[in-house]
Amino acid sequence: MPNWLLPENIADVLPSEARKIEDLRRKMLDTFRLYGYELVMPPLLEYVDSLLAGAGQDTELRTFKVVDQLSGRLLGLRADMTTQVARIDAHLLNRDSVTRLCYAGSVLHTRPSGLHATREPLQIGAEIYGHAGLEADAEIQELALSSVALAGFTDVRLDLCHVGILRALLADDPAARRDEAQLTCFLRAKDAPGLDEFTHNYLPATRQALLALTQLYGGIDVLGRAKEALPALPGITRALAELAALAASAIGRAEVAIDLADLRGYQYESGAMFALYVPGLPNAVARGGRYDHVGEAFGRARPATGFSLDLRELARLLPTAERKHSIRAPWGNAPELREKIADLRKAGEVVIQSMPGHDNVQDEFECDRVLVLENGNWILKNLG
Ligand SMILES: N[C@@H](Cc1c[nH]c[nH+]1)C(=O)O
Repeated sequence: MPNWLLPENIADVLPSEARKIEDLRRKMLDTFRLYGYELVMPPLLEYVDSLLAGAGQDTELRTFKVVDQLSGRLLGLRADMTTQVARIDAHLLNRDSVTRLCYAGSVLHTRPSGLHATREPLQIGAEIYGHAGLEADAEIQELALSSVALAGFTDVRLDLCHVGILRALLADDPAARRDEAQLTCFLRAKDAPGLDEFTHNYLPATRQALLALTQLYGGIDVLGRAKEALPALPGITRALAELAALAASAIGRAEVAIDLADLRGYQYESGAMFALYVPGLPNAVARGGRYDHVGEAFGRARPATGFSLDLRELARLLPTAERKHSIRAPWGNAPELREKIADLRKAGEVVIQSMPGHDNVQDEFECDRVLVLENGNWILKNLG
């Protein structure tokens, strides 16, 4: 095997792709800052115990593990930064007030989430801690929509779901509660026949409601249908009202869809959840939602909600960025030349100094002007 081969679903990012990714990363972090989100940089690896505290089984299976030569303990390479940021909020910042944090960095997955998915997504996201009200969920939803819009996508679908519905149904039925993980799998797959068979010894009301969930997807009218089809438990009524409010806040910015069985995620979610879809990609480009119990795992319960997305995946969908026009300049130490080049760069121009003997500048840049000395002055000339 040639020694330059990379493992499956691991890839280098070459210049034109890297530029798209980096442009997006900067734009998004700048936007997060305008909303008051503070940037944090959690480590790439941690003790598995703390990395996986509060995370679900999905994350555990996705986490690469290595032995630490210093402590002999097991370390994990992060598969999702959300729980790391929750740890920072709970323990290191220790604030009681509302805290807004954002992050951008690579995460690693033991297995790709799809055939062509990378095992090294570049995760970027934002999280709000300390506010249990729907205002925080609405702000996160708005920020997620703005982030996808920044990438140039105008045709976005927002799918809403709520973990509270399943939790309220299971709270009344101990047999069903034990099976939460399996039930989630059936619901995710909308496998009504499988669910029917699996739930034959449940209370009839629970069974009927679970089966109804597999049919409750579509436009906003699903919320009305859900009111009819599901028991009027306080948890369900509250969840449906929250979804109605979140759907209303997105009208005009995205096509809103409701899917009450879409319980994908990492299983730490505790309330309203959303996913954003763009044309041409079957998988969600961004996911988010409420996860109020992760802080407890770090000894300090804090209401929490946030979203994240994979910059590599999003950038892959974008057309190749236009090559940046630039200026070719000769190599030299003359003070006037250096000053002229410095001024142009200060003004945002790309100036590439040709190395002696290499007159053809790199492919990545297209030089449309050249800096030449005429009558003792350095001037710009268009290249034909
Ligand atoms: N980190 C989650 C999304 C999320 C961020 N905050 C809350 N949920 C994911 O990658 O699916």
